[in-house]
This record gives sequence, C-alpha cells and structure tokens, in this order.
Amino acid sequence: MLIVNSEKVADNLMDKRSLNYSDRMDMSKMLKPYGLDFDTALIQHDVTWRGHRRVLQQTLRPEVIGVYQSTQLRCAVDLLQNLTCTPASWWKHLRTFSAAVILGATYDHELSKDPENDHILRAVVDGMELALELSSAGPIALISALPILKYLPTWIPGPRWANAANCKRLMDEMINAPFEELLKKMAAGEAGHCVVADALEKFKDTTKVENIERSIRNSCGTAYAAGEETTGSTLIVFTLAMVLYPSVQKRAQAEIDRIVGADRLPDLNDRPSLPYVEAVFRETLRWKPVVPLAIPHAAANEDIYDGYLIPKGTVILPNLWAMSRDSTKYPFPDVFDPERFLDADENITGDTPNFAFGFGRRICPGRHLASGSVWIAMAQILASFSIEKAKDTSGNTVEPNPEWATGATSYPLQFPCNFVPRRL
Ligand code: HEM
Repeated sequence: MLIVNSEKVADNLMDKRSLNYSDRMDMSKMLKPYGLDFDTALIQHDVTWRGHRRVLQQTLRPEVIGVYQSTQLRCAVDLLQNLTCTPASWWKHLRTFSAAVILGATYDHELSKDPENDHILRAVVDGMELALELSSAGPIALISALPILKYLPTWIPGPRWANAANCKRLMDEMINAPFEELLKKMAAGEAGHCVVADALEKFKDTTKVENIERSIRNSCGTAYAAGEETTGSTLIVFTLAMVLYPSVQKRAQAEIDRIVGADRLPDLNDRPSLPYVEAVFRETLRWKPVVPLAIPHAAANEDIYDGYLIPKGTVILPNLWAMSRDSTKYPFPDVFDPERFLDADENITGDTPNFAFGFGRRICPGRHLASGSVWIAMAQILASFSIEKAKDTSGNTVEPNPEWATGATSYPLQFPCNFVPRRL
C-alpha cells in the first residue's frame, strides 16, 4: 500500500498518470454476491465504470447543474422551517436536507412531510448503511479470506452483512425503488428535471454505452450512497465551526446583511458577490475533510515515480487529512480561518481545496451539486440564525466537544448548540 500525504504527489500520480492510477482494489469476491457491483465508487476502471461516469458527468457538469437549483432552494426552505420549529433536532434536519436534495435532484422524489415514513427514503437509507458497513476494512478482509461466508444462513446470529443474498436484496431495493417510482411519474407526464430523467432522455439513442438503462440505474443508485452522508456531514462540520468561531460567523452574517439585505434570503446567484461566505465554504471543506482517506485507488500496471518502483496492483491511499494539514500551504492548519482563501483586497483567491473531492478520473462526479447544496444551506442558515454555544440549566456555557464518527466518512456526532433566529 502507498499512502500519499502530499497533494502534489497525488496530482502527479492520480491526475497526470490517471490511466494507470484509476483502478480500485480487487473486491471481485464480494461485489456480485453481495449486490455491491452497482457501486460506481467500487467497480474497476473498465467499460462498465466508463458508462457510469458518462451518465454522471453529463448530468452533473457545471454547465447543466443550474437545473437542480429549484430543488436545492425548495429543500433549503424546508430546512429553515424545520430548524425554526424544532431547533434541538438540528443535526437530523441537516441530514434530512442532504437526503432531500439528492433524492430530489436524482429522482425528482419529494420527501413526505414525515420523512421517517417515506418508503423511498427507508429503502435508500437501509441500502446505504449496509453498503457502507460492507465496504469497510473488517468485512472486506473477512469475506476475501473466507468467500464461503456468503452462504451463512440468516438464522445464525451475526452482523447484518453476513448473509449475501439478504444484502443483495436490500441493494436491489435501494437501486430499484426510487427508479421505478420515477418511471411511473414519467409515464404519467408528471416528472420534473432530475438526473435520471435527463439521462434517460439524453442517452436514449446512444450506442456508446452498452445497456444504458442499467448504467443509469446503477450510477444514480450510487449517487445517494456517495452523496447523502458526505453533504450532510459537511454541513455538520460547518455548524461546529460556527459555534467555535463566533467572529467568523458574525463577519459572514454582516456580509450577507450588507450585500443581500434583510428583505430576502441569499440564493446561488448571490454566490459571486459574497467572497467571505465563499471562503467559509472552502475552509469548511479544508478544516475537517469528511472523507479523510478518500477511496483508495489502485495501480493498473507497474510504474516508476521519483525513483520509486510502484508494483502493479499497489493500493494508493490518498491521505486527504494530511493534505489539509500541510502547514506550508495552510499555516496553523487546526484553526478555522477563512481568510486563507482571501487576498489582500479581500477577494477570493484561486485556491480551492479540491483535494476534498479526490483525484483524476475518479474525482467525485457530484462535487458541483454538493458545492451548491452545501453553499445554499450555509448561506441561508447564516442569514436566518445565529448558531450559539448551548447553556446548561444553571446558565453556564457548554463547550462543544463532540465525538466523531469513525469510518469511511468522518463527522461530529450530535453536540449541544442553539439555533437562535435572527429574523423574526
Ligand atoms: C461534500 C460532499 C462530497 C464530498 C466531500 C465527496 C467526496 C468524494 C471523494 C473524496 C470521492 C473519492 C474520489 C477518488 O476516488 O479519488 C468521491 C467519489 C464519489 N462521489 Fe462524492 N463527495 C461528495 C458528494 C457527492 C455527491 C452529492 C454525489 C452524487 C450526486 C457524489 C458521488 C460520488 C461518486 C459516484 C463517487 C465515485 C466516483 C468513482 O469512483 O468514479 N459525491 N466523493
């Protein structure tokens, strides 16, 4: 295994030599039997993967991403309403916002008012949780060493992922439930713009991708699994930063009040006029990268880099955490300081912490959607609420010291804080 701590080396290998460094670890023993072979992020750098990327890139590129703005705004309205009605459940509301945006943008699915009882949400959450469990180090090592495990009967007590047929059933449900619902809406002429509908239309006559419907079904099924937890976690990191750095929060609010005013909420058209809010967004991605070790790449062939031999099959681990801590680029890296993305005239610099989205051909195809979703939620929260430290029953300030989820995605677990309305 090769752990890459430097952004420059990561670019040199995975971007400049992307033909050689876009494979994934060989997980063939588990992908098909456990139903994970739908997952764009896990499959090899082959013709199936190219079909997936074509679908996601064409429908999520910056030139067309604007069509999902109405979904992002609708979900932001619901988020503000939820935060107003039940502020103590802020953590859950941020995750619900993230789920709503992805399901809306991908399948034109509008969450029901009571998300707990939304059968599509249930299906994708069950599938995603299982997929994340299965693709973590423990199960991969066990299943690769003991492929016979896939036949473990369901009545033997063990982890949820132990029975392969059961996993496959849940994965199929995650992929098919929202897809079939959209097909029905399309047949009734009731479907709005969304990634799946746009892809079915755009690629209907294509000969370039074999079995295009399967590619659309599977790559879009990956979008929820790859996009919900990451987008929601980034917003939770932002919340922590605002609680810990009140002067940053005040400056961002002052910029919104000055440029947008108090009569309306900021929208994505305001983004270029709000450099400080943009800097807060970039610093949030840098400060605590939510996928700290990205997704490992693998070398398709032997290579020599900087005098070192990299054998065929070497697993390359991009250490995004170390890149975010590069003190030559980001002095005092543990401090949340948006000013590092501003020049002397307080304009935004050209530096974007793109490493947070990975590298080369495998770079996150949902990054433009994620960027708009996180930004709109951040800007509208800043305009509408002050996020403050909580007080205990005696009126003493409670310092947030959250525990962090450990796994492929890293984010603060629920911590006490108050969302105090600014506009009454
Ligand atoms: C702030 C939010 C997000 C972050 C930080 C993030 C980060 C990442 C990272 C680090 C990777 C691994 C890239 C690599 O292997 O080099 C990745 C892959 C991926 N992401 Fe995201 N992501 C986010 C949101 C999204 C969204 C909203 C979607 C879908 C709409 C999405 C879809 C994907 C897919 C499909 C892959 C696999 C790409 C491949 O293997 O070819 N992500 N993401």
